[in-house]
Amino acid sequence: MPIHSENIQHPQPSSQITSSSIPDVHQIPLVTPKPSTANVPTITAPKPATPDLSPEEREAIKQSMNLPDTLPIVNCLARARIPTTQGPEIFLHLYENNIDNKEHLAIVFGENIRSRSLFKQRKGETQQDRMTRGAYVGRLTPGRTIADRDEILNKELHFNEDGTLIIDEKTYSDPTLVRIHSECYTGETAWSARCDCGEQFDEAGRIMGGDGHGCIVYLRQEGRGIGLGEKLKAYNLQDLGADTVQANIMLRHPADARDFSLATAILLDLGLVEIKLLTNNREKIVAVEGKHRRVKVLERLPMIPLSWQQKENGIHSKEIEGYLSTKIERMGHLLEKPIKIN
Ligand SMILES: Nc1nc2c(ncn2[C@@H]2O[C@H](COP(=O)(O)OP(=O)(O)OP(=O)(O)O)[C@@H](O)[C@H]2O)c(=O)[nH]1
Repeated sequence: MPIHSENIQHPQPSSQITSSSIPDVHQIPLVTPKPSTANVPTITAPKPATPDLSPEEREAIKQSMNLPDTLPIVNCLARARIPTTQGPEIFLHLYENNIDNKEHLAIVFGENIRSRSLFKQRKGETQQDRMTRGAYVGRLTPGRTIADRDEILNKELHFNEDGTLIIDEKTYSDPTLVRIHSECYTGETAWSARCDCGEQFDEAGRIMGGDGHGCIVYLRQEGRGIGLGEKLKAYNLQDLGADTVQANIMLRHPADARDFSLATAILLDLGLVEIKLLTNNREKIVAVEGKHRRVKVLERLPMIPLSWQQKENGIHSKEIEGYLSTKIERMGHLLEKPIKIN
């Protein structure tokens, strides 16, 4: 049943905002801010995540989701090494696909995770062409001429007669850590304290950078698939008292309008068939595995908000508390609120 505006509880008035109390945008730090510790209650560490989904739960979620029978076709157009300000290097992969015109990405930690579509030999292309689009082994250095062999690192690629890359299966003997991230301009770029998207992105990168192996699939699904404009409207409805689910429904969108089949197809293209997934969202687990479970989530690792782990860290705002509560209470997220001790 649609939720109408008269059913909305108006929120407690937030701290009075006057033009003089609005911070100058130039004063906003460019990294996840360390909030003031004043008035922040002491918290105990959250309990460990609840166990993974039982086969029955998995099946029930699957039935409710109407997962597509076939996966989209994805093609990795280019890959490049990116040294990062955070330390680890990443390989950024850009994908095209046959269901939308968006540029979805895979942020890959580790040189040995290879895209089948990128590395496949193309008719008439030169070794220079292959290096230019990122289909090379090892590391590019000035003067290198062969994409398929790195003389310095002593690495070489091998191909079948039809030009497909022969993969060393040993590379994937361990399940790879994966995060499926949906675009969030406000949380990643505009320093929003309404959601924890930016923090989750940073955390996933920090963990994978430490391991030297992992993949963040970055899907262009702003606002859980409703787009930035609609998300901004949803924020206004949230300021009027709706929660994140009600606001979507009032705008005549589903609570979550995302389709994760592109993520499944990208993971398969990267050879990531057995994975450990960083998420609290049980529907995401089932959706990423897909209808025929071609990708298998062998383990789920929780994403516990940093502010719940240590009060000095993470995001502190009235809005994020409401957002996280709604995810737990209305979206069934596998996350337990910490016990507050004042
Ligand atoms: N419509 C809407 N989208 C939001 C809101 N807050 C964040 N988002 C979007 O939610 C998406 C991020 O969700 P995820 O981080 O994948 O979170 P999740 O699916 O709930 O589960 P986790 O994997 O546990 O994080 C991004 O596309 C954000 O833009 C909101 O209030 N309304």
